Amino acid sequence: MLLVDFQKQLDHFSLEMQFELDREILALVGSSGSGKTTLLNCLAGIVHPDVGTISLNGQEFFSGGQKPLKIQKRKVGYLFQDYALFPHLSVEQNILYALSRGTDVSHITELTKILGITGLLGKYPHQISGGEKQRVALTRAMAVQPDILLLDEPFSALDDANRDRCQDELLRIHEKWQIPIIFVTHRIADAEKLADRILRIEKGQMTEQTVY
Ligand SMILES: Nc1ncnc2c1ncn2[C@@H]1O[C@H](COP(=O)(O)OP(=O)(O)OP(=O)(O)O)[C@@H](O)[C@H]1O
Repeated sequence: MLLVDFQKQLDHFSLEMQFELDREILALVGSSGSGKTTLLNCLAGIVHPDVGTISLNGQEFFSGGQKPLKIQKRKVGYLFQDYALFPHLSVEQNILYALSRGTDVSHITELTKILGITGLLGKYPHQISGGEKQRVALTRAMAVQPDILLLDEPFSALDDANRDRCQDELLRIHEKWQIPIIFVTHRIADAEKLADRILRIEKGQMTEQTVY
């Protein structure tokens, strides 16, 4: 269970978040600059709230005056908006990057099969397409066997066929791993297809929308 209750002052408004999330898929929608990425960054530990609490499955990520839990100690899978693959590393090296030596990688073999990227492992980011990069970035985010998955605009660079495929894969991963997933999207159709819940953020204020 993810528990979020915090405030963070941004340039033009205060981001005020309060929600709980079980093993569901939550879509974040809202105008550009409304605070969606900042929320994900606070959960991942890249930036910190001013006040409040964030905890996942009883582990405190952030709590008022105490030192925030380090990024490396949070079991968070994060797919950045631009995928952020390292250009000088192969697909396989990108996927294994965050794992310590000696980690059992059998789940990665399975993930590469599910996401159809087994044939790309020896290639470099500049040799693969946008859709393939997206699937590699998703595999990398999942490689750490996270307790929560954060996806910032994961489908924005994909054509219709690839978007459908990746979305179906995400649903399969969710069914199998049963972890909370939060994804940012500008497409309400994506939110309605994938999400159990939809949060709209505007100028730092959130409202929950009904999912039909
Ligand atoms: N660490 C920070 N401190 C102060 N202000 C910030 C910080 N990070 C982002 N901002 C500002 O907060 C606002 C929200 O930015 P954010 O990237 O979270 O929006 P977003 O909803 O993800 O936008 P987009 O859909 O365009 O990606 C922006 O005005 C940004 O300039």
